[in-house]
Amino acid sequence: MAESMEKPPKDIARKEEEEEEEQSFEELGLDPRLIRALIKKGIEKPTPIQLVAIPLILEGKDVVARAKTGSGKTFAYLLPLLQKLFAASGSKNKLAPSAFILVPTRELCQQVYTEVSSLIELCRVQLKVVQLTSSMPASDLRTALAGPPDILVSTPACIPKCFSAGVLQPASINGSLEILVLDEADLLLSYGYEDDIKAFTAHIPKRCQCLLMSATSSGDVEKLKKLILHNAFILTLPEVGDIKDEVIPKNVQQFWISCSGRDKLLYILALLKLELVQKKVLIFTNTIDMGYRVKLFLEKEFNAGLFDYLIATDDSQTKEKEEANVESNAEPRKSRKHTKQKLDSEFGVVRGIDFKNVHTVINFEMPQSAAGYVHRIGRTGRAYNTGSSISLVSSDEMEVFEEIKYFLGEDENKDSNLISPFSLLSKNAVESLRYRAEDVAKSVTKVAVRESRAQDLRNEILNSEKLKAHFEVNPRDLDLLKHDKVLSKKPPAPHLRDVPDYLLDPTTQEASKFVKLARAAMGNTNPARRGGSKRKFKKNKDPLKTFSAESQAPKRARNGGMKREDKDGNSHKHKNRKSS
Ligand SMILES: Nc1ncnc2c1ncn2[C@@H]1O[C@H](COP(=O)(O)OP(=O)(O)OP(=O)(O)O)[C@@H](O)[C@H]1O
Repeated sequence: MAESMEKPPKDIARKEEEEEEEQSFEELGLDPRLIRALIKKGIEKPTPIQLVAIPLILEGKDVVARAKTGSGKTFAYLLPLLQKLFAASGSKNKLAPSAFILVPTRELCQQVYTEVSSLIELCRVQLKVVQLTSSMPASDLRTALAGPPDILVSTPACIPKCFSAGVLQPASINGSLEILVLDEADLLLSYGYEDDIKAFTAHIPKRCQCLLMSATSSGDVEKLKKLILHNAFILTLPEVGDIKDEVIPKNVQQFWISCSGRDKLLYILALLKLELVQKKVLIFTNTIDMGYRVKLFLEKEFNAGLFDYLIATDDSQTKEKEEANVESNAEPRKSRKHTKQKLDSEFGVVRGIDFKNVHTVINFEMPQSAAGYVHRIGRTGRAYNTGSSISLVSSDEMEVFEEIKYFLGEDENKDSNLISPFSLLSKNAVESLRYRAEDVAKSVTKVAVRESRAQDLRNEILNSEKLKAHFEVNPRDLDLLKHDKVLSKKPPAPHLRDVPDYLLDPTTQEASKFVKLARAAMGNTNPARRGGSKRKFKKNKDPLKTFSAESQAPKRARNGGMKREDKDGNSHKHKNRKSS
């Protein structure tokens, strides 16, 4: 493999940009059926990770691919995987699936399954894919695996469960498995799947091609590499010069606001009500209860049901926090880094999930780790879209904020703030809303939160397909649920709907106008616009960069560049894909 470490990063970045312009899926050797399917999905050109990973995977190499969130890692492995199975279809005397795709959560399982199914359908090939979750009863697992299917998408916990239920034999895996993918590999061990993975690694045949995809590098990825891979190509992209990796896509602008924990509702109200952020907005809290609190609070100010604001919790944070607190007496910084979550079941709504059209991510509460931050922020700026993030940081959260900045490489690059202070929101603007925010916040009591959670649960039960049969046999249960107390769905009080002009300071009005103008200029007014636009991010068109109420946010030093490590872990700037 001819590689160069000599070229200055700028030249390499330019060359890669040129290569990117030139290269197409055809040139990567992709099957025309897959290319047609991609075109139907509005996807025309490979992303950088696809550019390097697809040919290597088609050649049969083991690959560890680390690339930013939203960089297109799913197609980077799915396309060559399917192509290989197209070629293999016909050899049908298998007793187990030819490909396993293992992911950390049920939600991701569903997302990958949907993506594979749609590609298979668009390509009109005879391949069967199934998804399994460890909550499925043995009879469902048996039915799903009958055949057997060609591709299995599941969480790692399912494999030992299938062994013990006798629906999958270790020897069959040994005889059939051709490709194993560990997607979101940086999360698999921290989600508590180590034993599950170990339970079947002994049965992975030597010929099996193994692929590890991850957004961040960590000790866990190294551990998995040792456990599963023999002779892998390590693809890491992109890097910023020789300093820390740039893990957040450069089309995402990161900001932060310092505020006390009790003022957070006020700040979120100010950001949304004064329209200083572009929609759609994904708001992260650390616990489900806090998620409900924010939801109930915002419902009093905005019409519910428009789905411009989505509140999510990466749930694992709750446990992580509890464990970190227990350990924090001894050695706070270290303990947080080494905190592991052993989860009871597969959950975690956001990591790896491809939310469409999220422009702004708000950390209402800070995540407990840098990896958590990267995954949250990665829900915006996906593929070629632009995005921004705002973290509300209280004094208690400064330590983890510093850790995050360190992880992102900020203190090694002193003159550039990777996370800039958010300067569009002036103190005056915040204070003008304090009275109404505190008034509304008072009405969001613990009881209201509990009732709202219970109501959602009731709705879930009422809509559950699985419980339909139960309700048919027990109609009284259904009646009880239906007649249980329904929360009032009062629309927001009229006096809360708009912010009167006298409450708005001129700076904020100006800032809000800029955000709206920028949204229009960037063609972001249509929420239905899907990912995949090849429009490049224009820094000077982003209001968060070009307009400042207080001070101009410092510019970020940016650099592209792609790095490849050889199997011994030496890193090289990627120069020419074809030379590998
Ligand atoms: N070549 C491409 N051109 C345009 N859009 C693409 C391309 N490849 C993938 N996408 C789209 O980009 C989005 C992000 O892709 P994907 O979910 O694979 O990212 P990821 O790298 O796995 O992110 P994460 O680490 O957060 O899971 C998806 O909506 C996908 O359809």
